[in-house]
Amino acid sequence: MNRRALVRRPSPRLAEGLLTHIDRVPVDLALAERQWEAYVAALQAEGWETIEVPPAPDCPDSVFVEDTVVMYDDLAVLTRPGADERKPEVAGTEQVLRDLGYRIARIEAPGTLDGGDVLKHDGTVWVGLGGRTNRAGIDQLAAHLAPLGASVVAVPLTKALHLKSAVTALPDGTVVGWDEVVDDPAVWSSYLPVPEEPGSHVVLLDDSTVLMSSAAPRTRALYEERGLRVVAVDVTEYEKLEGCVTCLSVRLRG
Ligand SMILES: CN(C)C(=N)NCCC[C@H](N)C(=O)O
Repeated sequence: MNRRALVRRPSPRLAEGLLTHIDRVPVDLALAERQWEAYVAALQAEGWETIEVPPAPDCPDSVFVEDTVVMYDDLAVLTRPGADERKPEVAGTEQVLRDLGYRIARIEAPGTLDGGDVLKHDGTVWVGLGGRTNRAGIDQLAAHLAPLGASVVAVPLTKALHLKSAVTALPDGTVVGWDEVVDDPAVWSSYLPVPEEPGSHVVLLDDSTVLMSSAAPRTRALYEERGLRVVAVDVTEYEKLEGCVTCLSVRLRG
């Protein structure tokens, strides 16, 4: 399979990014730029072609490209981010996906939905219903994905910015989470609490390889004990902005 991922270079205004659940600490822009280059290099080293969405220098959070679109097979559902500051980010993602030939749908007002709230595994799409994503956004996503056979499940979210700030899924479908910010682990039939907050975010690179933050060595060991190969990257500057490894890319199918 052709493995491609969207990425978006950080804005020079990155340090002004939105914060909801954590206090602001200084962001080192030069270090953030090096970490972004290393993140992109890690994807490429694992066989992923990276496609850059044109930068949005006036949008501090634009590096978190995951929030601008939900991909499902050949369909790109452009989001309508819950934070007004982030709404202008979507246009650049739309242009790239149109040029690549994806079918386009969109979340419309009054719906809001951030890609970081959407966790997909094997035909089920869990969507965090919380600060950034509302019921209308979830209903619209469900309508767009129903013809593709996906079933959308709303998951109440009160303790984290996005659903994928709290949980992600391993290749076998086990949902991994940092208990302190998971509202109800019983939503998932297979749930594994992890010992470090940054350990709960994984990007699936293939059936046995995950990309994760290097700030979670005990969780890394746990994943390796389960037979996974782990690629770890430093994303400290993005973690200061409530970001994580998932937010920095969008994997494309086909
Ligand atoms: C899964 N996560 C966490 C994301 N997809 N996005 C993070 C966005 C962070 C940004 N400062 C904001 O507040 O929007």
